[in-house]
Amino acid sequence: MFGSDTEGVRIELRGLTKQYPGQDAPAVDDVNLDIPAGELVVFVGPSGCGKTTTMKMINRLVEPTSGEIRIGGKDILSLHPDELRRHIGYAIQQVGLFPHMTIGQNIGLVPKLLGWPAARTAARVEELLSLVNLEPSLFHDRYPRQLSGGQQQRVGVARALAADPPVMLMDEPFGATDPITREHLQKEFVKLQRQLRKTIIFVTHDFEEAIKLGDRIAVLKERSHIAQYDTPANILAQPADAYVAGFIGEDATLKRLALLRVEDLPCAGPPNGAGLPPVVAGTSLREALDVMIAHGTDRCSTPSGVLTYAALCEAMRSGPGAVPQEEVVAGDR
Ligand SMILES: Nc1ncnc2c1ncn2[C@@H]1O[C@H](COP(=O)(O)OP(=O)(O)OP(=O)(O)O)[C@@H](O)[C@H]1O
Repeated sequence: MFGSDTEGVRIELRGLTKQYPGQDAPAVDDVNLDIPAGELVVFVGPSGCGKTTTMKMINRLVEPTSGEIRIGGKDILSLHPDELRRHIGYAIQQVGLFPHMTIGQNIGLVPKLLGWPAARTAARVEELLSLVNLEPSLFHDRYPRQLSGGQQQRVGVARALAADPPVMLMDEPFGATDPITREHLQKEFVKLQRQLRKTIIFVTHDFEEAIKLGDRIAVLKERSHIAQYDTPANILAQPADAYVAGFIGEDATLKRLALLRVEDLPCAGPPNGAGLPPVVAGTSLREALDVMIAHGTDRCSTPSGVLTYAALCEAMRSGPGAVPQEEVVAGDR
């Protein structure tokens, strides 16, 4: 439908506006945004700023008052909304599983509507359950009420992926889970997206979540006006204005540490060094710092050598998105 059936495609919003009937001001006002193919863009902003309205215009759950939306170069306002929605994955906080259908039936719904042969749908459902770490033999025939909140949210993500759509819209899909489950789901999702490279728009209130997941972040103000649109590292290092800086909070350096992994830094010395607290590959520098503090030491061992506190500090001075030293000095005056 969009040029590619499964791989991410570009999304363009041009002059996108929504005025709900009876409201004085538009909920979304003249939004212009380019989302590159295969990237995950997070919309972050305060409650009521128009994140959900903007997202729902892209799968036409809300009809724009004016403006254009192109997906893979195609003007989607000229398509039939039901047909369009079968080619865009959609996952929401409330999950919205059908209670009278099994997990397998819930996940297989869109492929079935698209007319996939039963055997292909069945194979896809098994594959997706494994992909989101739900053992197919245990979960396929259960009903939604027999799953925990976190498990239901995984099913929601699996269902959004079911027809392997090139575009996914995700509205706080991990919002209803406790912090530990949420962090787990975020990590799994980052891994998954590295393989799948869909074009994803992800809505959240949570700036930490935006940093963890986003290739780019759009920080939104009232009526979805874009305060800044850039990579997490650039936003953390150079917030466009006081509004964006307010979103980041005081701990920009710690947040930047969360963006880098231990394997991103040169590590000297023996790998997996005896006697030092170990961290595995994929550990963020922020987690590595946490390990050092917890063990009262200024080094830890990684699979590629010893990581030191001094190397962490150096990475923050010179790594991606580092603030030039003159600006730090100027800012301190
Ligand atoms: N169906 C509707 N009719 C009238 N006004 C609406 C409707 N839906 C949303 N609004 C208004 O539009 C504005 C934007 O709402 P929207 O839900 O898009 O914001 P949001 O940023 O997603 O908020 P939240 O983070 O709280 O979910 C709000 O002022 C809201 O009250």
